[in-house]
Amino acid sequence: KKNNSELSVSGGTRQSPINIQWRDSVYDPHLKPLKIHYDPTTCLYIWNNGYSFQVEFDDSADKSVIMGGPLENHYRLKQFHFHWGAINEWGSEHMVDSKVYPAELHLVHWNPVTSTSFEEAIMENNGLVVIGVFLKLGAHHAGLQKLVDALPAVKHKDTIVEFDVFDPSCLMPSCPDYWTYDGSLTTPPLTESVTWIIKKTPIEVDQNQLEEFRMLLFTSAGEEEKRMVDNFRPLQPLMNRTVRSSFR
Ligand SMILES: NS(=O)(=O)/N=C1/NCCO1
Ligand SMILES: [Zn+2]
Repeated sequence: KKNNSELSVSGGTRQSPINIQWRDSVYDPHLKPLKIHYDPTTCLYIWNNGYSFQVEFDDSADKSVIMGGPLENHYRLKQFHFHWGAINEWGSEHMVDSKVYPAELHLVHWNPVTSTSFEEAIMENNGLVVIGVFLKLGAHHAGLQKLVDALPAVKHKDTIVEFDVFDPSCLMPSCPDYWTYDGSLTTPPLTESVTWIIKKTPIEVDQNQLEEFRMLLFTSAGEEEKRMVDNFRPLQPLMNRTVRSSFR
């Protein structure tokens, strides 16, 4: 167990996001298929936290969980959010062979076996698992549209709207392939407590859906409006890490 100073950022050795060099990733035959069981009724609300919009889940029981993959036990879904750009040429946090996507979905999970809360798990070595899914410009995404339709209600920072019965597995690509590596949160407190699972195949969303993300604001009601765009962290050095792949 590391205390906060050991998990601190300055002098970090396992920061995120990174550029995933496909040819440097190492196929690991011991990686299992990722198992995802989300209960749509654990969805609570959407809110604008001033950096992204976030969908929060009831994590008081093992109802929406992931297991398998590189994981030794199950992890509970706490929230999901996105990162995106002002234009389609950039927006994702991770890259694949320096290819950047217009947006990236993060599903944040915590380890209820080694921690008693999400807040505690943030400080635990490998207390968190974040699944990253790339978004690319393409066909309309019907599952995402339910989320997009709620965004006008959370236009300003610190606004919230009830959002019940949503199954985030509809945002998962059907392809099971992923990369995995040890990293950090990409937003404060940037702690090095994350096992990243990055899906190889992007999901497709259409231009209107991306533009709805870009109509959100970083700013609170009454303040001078600043559009919520480019809410991604710059690439961090790989240092002494190997990215493993679940596929040949
Ligand atoms: N972008 S990220 O690494 O998921 N950041 C966070 N911060 C709190 C939970 O997830
Ligand atoms: Zn994120």
